[in-house]
Amino acid sequence: LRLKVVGEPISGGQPKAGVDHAPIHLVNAGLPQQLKEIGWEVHFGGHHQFEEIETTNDPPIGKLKRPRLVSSVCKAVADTVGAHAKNGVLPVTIGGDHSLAMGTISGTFSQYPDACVIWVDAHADINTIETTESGNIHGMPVSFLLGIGTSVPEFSWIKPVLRPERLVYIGLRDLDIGEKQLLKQHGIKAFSMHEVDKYGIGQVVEKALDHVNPGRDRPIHLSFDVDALDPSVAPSTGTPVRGGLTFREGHYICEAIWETGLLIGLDIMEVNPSLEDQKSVEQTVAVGCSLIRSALGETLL
Ligand SMILES: N/C(=N\O)NCCC[NH3+]
Ligand SMILES: [Mn+2]
Ligand SMILES: [Mn+2]
Ligand SMILES: [Mn+2]
Repeated sequence: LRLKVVGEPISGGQPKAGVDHAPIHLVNAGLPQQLKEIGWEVHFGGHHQFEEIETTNDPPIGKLKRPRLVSSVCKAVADTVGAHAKNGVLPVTIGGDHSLAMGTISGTFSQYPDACVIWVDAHADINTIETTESGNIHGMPVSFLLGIGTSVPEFSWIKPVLRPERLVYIGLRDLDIGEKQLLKQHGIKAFSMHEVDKYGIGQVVEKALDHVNPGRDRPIHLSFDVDALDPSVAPSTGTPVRGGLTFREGHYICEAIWETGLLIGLDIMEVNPSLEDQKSVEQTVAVGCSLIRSALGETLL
């Protein structure tokens, strides 16, 4: 079992500094050794291994903020993740903000065009340039991957590799009005926190997989935004929203997806080690590490 940890310290998709430091914090918390202890051969990849990437001249395009930085980093991530996937290695991308998923999913789908995406998040991240209110691109990656909304030349490298019927959300509870309309318009399946309460996480994961992977034969890309978890569980993140997944619900999702044997791409996004007190940061970093371990086969027994 070989995996590549791709540390991607991008923070350009959102305004709060610090999210680019998450990879080094998870590594310093012992993630590589933890993964080796559950049988993985761990390597580091990534064009932007813990470097800062600065672009001076990057004025907004319409409302889009830091568009050239975000596009260039995501393109590099797509190439890196795609190369790992082609080499039969599992890319584990540590964000960084969720705009990175434009790169990671473009990368894994270049090798697994028949794959599906399970997007675990408080947010849908599906705003188009027409619907975005903030212009922060971490609220938009899904629209680019679906190829919906007016195209932006700087992002023309992103092909519409993701089809609506291959995408399912778990954990939603904070959608912009434009996003709710887009989900309906494109018939995209979503299990909000209401469904998690109603059915329980076991049934939600089963229903989510039945929707995007009825034959349990399609590769799965899991894109996990730690703000899907309740802020009491993962406090140090940029856009916390109350009423989120419990520690166990978050880990159950990861365990259940590992159990399918179909995981081909993993993102753990939006850990920001600069937002809270030391204890809250350590708690959030530790949750990031344990979610990765659960998604990569660490069992309770
Ligand atoms: N964490 C975020 N997305 O997952 N923030 C942006 C969403 C705002 N609509
Ligand atoms: Mn730091
Ligand atoms: Mn997100
Ligand atoms: Mn989010």
